[in-house]
Amino acid sequence: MSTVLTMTDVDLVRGNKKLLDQVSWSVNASERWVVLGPNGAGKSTMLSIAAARLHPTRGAVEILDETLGRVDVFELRPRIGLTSAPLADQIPASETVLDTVVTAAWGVAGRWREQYDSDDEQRAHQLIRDWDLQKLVDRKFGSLSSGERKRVLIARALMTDPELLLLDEPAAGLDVGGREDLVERLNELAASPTAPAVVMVTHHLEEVPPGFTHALLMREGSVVAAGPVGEVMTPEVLSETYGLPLKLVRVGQRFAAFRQD
Ligand SMILES: Nc1ncnc2c1ncn2[C@@H]1O[C@H](COP(=O)(O)OP(=O)(O)OP(=O)(O)O)[C@@H](O)[C@H]1O
Repeated sequence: MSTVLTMTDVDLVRGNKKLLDQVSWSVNASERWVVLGPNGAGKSTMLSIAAARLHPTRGAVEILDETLGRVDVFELRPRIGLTSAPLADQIPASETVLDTVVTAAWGVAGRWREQYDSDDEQRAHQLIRDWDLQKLVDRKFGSLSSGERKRVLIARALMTDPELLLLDEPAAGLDVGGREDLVERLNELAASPTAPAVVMVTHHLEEVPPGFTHALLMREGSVVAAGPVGEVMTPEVLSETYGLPLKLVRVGQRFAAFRQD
């Protein structure tokens, strides 16, 4: 099994605050990880390092057999698909769905004078079909619903056929129907043998697709637990992670958590 991401004793310090504290974690190509933890736990910071957008203050990070700090991140980034709120904010409201997806080939947000070959156009159209966006292909990004935008952004993240896909709160702001639709699509992606390794940050256990194999739980910049979902998604670990007594409910392969009375 090949390793796509390894963090060893990673610290990230800003001012006198440790955003990440001795984080060690690794992801294999066939794994699908969910990252959970309270607000401010350091989930997005950790994902930004995994996306080669941030460098650690201390520690070692290997991404796709390259060492952060010794690799040209502009060559590495196309091999990593990323969706996040800050990236979504960079897409011009007037950009069409097709252009939002295809421009990922050049790593730009907003089509200008770049040339796209027919392989790029075909791949963008294929992803638009895969994510059920055909009817929206000429619609402007700014006119889409939250759920439609999330699907466009995931299609865009997959445009470069990445070896690692990082999703930062992909279901944030969706209603129950939109969430369930996205969970089902992510579940299908997780099951695909051709899919990249996936890491998804979320706040809600209901958003964890059943096919996700591993969980990383973080609190105050540190790892509380990391491992197969069946081993680490326990009431004890979740209670420690969120700092309150939690009851874990499992319905089939889905989860929900409630305060323990
Ligand atoms: N540049 C910075 N300088 C100082 N503190 C920062 C900086 N960037 C982030 N932080 C702090 O680091 C902590 C971790 O932030 P991060 O966004 O990684 O957490 P998170 O787990 O993703 O939170 P949330 O679930 O609320 O999105 C937070 O307390 C945040 O305020």
